[in-house]
Amino acid sequence: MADKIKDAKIIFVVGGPGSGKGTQCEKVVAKYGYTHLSSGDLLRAEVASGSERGKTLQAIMQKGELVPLDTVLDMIKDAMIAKADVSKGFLIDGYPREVKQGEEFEKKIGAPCLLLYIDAKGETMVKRLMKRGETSGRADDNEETIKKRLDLYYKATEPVITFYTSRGIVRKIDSELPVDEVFGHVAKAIDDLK
Ligand SMILES: Nc1ncnc2c1ncn2[C@@H]1O[C@H](COP(=O)(O)OP(=O)(O)O)[C@@H](O)[C@H]1O
Ligand SMILES: Nc1ncnc2c1ncn2[C@H]1C[C@H](O)[C@@H](COP(=O)(O)OP(=O)(O)O)O1
Ligand SMILES: [Mg+2]
Repeated sequence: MADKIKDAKIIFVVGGPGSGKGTQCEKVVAKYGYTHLSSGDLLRAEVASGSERGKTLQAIMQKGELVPLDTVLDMIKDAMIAKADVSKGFLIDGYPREVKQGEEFEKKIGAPCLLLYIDAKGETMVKRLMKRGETSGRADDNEETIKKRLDLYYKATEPVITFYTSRGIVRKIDSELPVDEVFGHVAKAIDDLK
């Protein structure tokens, strides 16, 4: 497994809920053809399948909590293996959400060459998520769950950024700007890899 993907770039995309991770990843896919794997999307697909496991996951996500590490890492790993032969790069969106997730990923899969830190203010994220909630149909885009997700982000996920900053692979992206301007900075960070 590690062999198969060793030539592909691995990029972690980290930021608070509603910061714009998914929005930027879509644009990276369009420009660079990388493979976008969102942990949240993988989990929501499992929920949509109606499986027993999906029901358990749904209950956790609705509360704004993190699902067990092994579950999400296995899903990402399987999805990476499925694309290993054709992918030039992987955007791992929404993972790691805590330092332990990063450590386990590196043990089982490989090391990231870049961490895109998509940064927006708390109030901006809440505003965006409330708006997204009008149409997303997501069980976690409501005021109460948004607040819990934000608290958990500051507590568990911000330490991930500190951890990788010490390795020198973090690029902080100001996500308060309009989408295309944010993407300009994202593209610059990716171009600098070459
Ligand atoms: N730079 C931006 N400016 C304004 N709105 C944005 C920006 N980036 C994302 N959004 C909007 O904010 C919401 C959350 O974005 P999304 O990409 O789903 O975030 P995440 O995946 O980080 O939760 C979406 O409705 C999106 O259209
Ligand atoms: N790496 C991970 N570890 C544990 N739970 C995760 C996870 N990624 C996603 N989840 C669960 C908990 C999250 O509150 C929920 C939605 O995740 P998401 O779609 O990445 O949210 P967002 O795009 O708003 O940041 O799924
Ligand atoms: Mg997302």
